[in-house]
Amino acid sequence: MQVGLMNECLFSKSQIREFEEYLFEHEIISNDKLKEKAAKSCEKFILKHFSSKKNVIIFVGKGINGEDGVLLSRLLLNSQNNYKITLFFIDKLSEKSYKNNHADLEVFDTCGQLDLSVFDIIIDCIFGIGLNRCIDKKLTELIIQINQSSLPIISIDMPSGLNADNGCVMGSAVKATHTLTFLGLKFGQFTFQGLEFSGKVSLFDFGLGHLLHKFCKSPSARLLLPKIINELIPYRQQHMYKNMNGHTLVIGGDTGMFGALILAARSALMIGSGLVTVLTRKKHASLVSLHQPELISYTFTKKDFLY
Ligand SMILES: NC(=O)C1=CN([C@@H]2O[C@H](COP(=O)(O)OP(=O)(O)OC[C@H]3O[C@@H](n4cnc5c(N)ncnc54)[C@H](O)[C@@H]3O)[C@@H](O)[C@H]2O)[C@@H](O)CC1
Ligand SMILES: [K+]
Repeated sequence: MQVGLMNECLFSKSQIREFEEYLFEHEIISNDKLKEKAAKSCEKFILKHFSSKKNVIIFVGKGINGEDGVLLSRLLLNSQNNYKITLFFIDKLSEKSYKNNHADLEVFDTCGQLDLSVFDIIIDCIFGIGLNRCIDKKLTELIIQINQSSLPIISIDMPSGLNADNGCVMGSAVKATHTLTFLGLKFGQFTFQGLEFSGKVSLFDFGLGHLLHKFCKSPSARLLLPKIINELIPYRQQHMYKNMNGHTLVIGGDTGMFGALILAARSALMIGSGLVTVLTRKKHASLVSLHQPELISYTFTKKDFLY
C-alpha cells in the first residue's frame, strides 16, 4: 500500500479535479496511466488483504469510477488467484459498450434476482467524486441490499452516494468497510456521515502527494492525528514546575453551565498548562476547588463588566 507523506491533509473534490488537470496538462502523468495506477493499487490491496475472497462482485457506474472497476476486474482475473468476477452495471449503455470490448467478463443479468450471499466480497465502483445529485429510488434499493449483505465492501475512491466535500449522504450511500482513495484524502470521508460510511480509508497517492500539496497550497483541512498532537505539546524538562509552564484563564460558567467551565479548565491542565485560573460567577467559585483542587478561582459580578 502506498501512503502519501501528507496523509493528514484533506482535499475537496475541486482541488483533486484541478490537480488532475494540472497533471495531464503538464504531462506529469497521462489520464490512462493514472487510471492504470489506481486499478493496480486496488488489485494489490485486495490480493494482500482479501486473497481468500475469490467470488467477487463489482458494481460499475457510468463514469470513470466505473472504469476503475472494469480495469480492476481485468487485473484480478489475470492475477492467477482464481478469482471469479461478476460485473454488475448500473447503467445499460455502459454495460453494452463494455460487453463489446470485454466479452470474456461475466456480466450480471440485471433482469435476474440478485443474490449477494453467493459472493465473498463487494467492490463498489458506482460513483466516485463525480456524484452530483441524490441517488434515485431504484439505486437506493440496490444500495440497501449491498449494505445489508454483511460482506466486506470495498469502495473505490468514495463510498458511492457520499458527498466528497461535506460527508453528507445524498439520499443513500454504500457503507464501506474499506475505502481505497486516490491522490489525496477527501474532506467528506472524515466529516459528518463520512466517518460512518467510509470504513477504513487507505490512500494511494502514486508518489504525487507532495505535488498535490504544493499545487493546492493549503488543503481543505487537516486530520488531528495523535502524532500531530504530540508535536504540539511542548516537552517538559525535569526541572520545570508550574510557574514555568504557562497560565491559562478560563472564563465562563454561567447559570447551568458550570460543567463546561470545569471540563475546559481540566482540559487546559491535561494538555500541560502550569496554572489554570477560572473566572466565574460567585455561586460557582466555591465549587471549583471541590471538582478540581488545582484550579485557582476568581469571581465576577455583572458590575465588573459595566466599565
Ligand atoms: N480523472 C482520472 O483520470 C482519474 C479518475 N479516477 C476515478 O474517477 C472518478 C471520477 O470520475 P467521474 O468524474 O467520471 O465521476 P464518477 O465516476 O463519480 O461518476 C460520474 C457520472 O455519474 C453520473 N452521476 C452523478 N451523480 C449521479 C446520481 N446521483 N445518479 C445517477 N448518476 C449520477 C454523472 O452524471 C456522471 O455521468 C474518481 O472518483 C476516481 O474513482 C481514478 O481512476 C484516477 C484517475
Ligand atoms: K465508489
